[in-house]
Amino acid sequence: MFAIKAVSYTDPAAPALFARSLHETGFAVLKDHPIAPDRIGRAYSEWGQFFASETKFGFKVQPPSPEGYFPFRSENAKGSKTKDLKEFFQVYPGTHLPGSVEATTRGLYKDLVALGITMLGWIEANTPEDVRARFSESLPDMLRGSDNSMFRILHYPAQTGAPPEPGATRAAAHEDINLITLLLAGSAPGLEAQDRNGDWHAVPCDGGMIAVNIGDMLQLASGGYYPSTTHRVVNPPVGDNGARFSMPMFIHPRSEVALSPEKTAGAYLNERLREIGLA
Ligand SMILES: O=C(O)CCC(=O)C(=O)O
Ligand SMILES: [Fe+2]
Repeated sequence: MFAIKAVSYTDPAAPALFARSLHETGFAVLKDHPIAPDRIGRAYSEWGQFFASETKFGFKVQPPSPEGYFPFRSENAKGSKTKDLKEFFQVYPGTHLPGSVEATTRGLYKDLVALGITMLGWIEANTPEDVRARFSESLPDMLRGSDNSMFRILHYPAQTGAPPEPGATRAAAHEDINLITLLLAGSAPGLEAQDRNGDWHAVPCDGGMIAVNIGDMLQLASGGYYPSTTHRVVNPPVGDNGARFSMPMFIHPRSEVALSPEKTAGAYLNERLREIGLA
């Protein structure tokens, strides 16, 4: 059974239900969360205007820095031959931002880190003792003083005109590298998660919901108790000319946090970025 649970933030049973869904599927969905819908709506509209303007080219990423604007079809998932059909902007606490998005985006960044700490507390409290004993410090503590969490604003343009290159999708199948990801509901469907048999399931995530998933770092730190589930974003049906926006926050620990006796978060991240040609 692969049932991604949608839990209400206000339900006293939420922390346990949430952790169980993450253990069983690598995903859970949060409703009635404390982030103001108004701020999320503003972020979508301000970033929508940014992606529609030429200003974006002035914010182009300068490798090896991971911050700034990544043009359409600039990234492919590990092992994928085609480029994803997306453009995006990556934000860290020190990232230079366009004035038109700055206040809203910095506010949302802080909201999402705070919610991430709460979610890590829920996970910590509902993890079996033998698994928890592996953590080098409590999961919320791993974030103390961390400036490594990354907020990504994604735009998957409308697919009008010629069909995309064979095999190219909005986001090819991949796993996230970080501890957990908090994904502000996409503006359109398309996100799917893979179960252990290889079958794909739509992630339930209506407007206003936040999907949470496990990344490789928490999979490693928990000895596999929390699986970093493969996921992807499929193309819209032919004739659907809508764009899609989504905003994942990738929660990262401080670089010196030990994920396992052999590996710190910083060393692990570097290794993974080298694999995909980003370090
Ligand atoms: O756009 C989405 O819904 C998911 C994006 C994603 O998985 C990622 O950027 O890692
Ligand atoms: Fe992802």
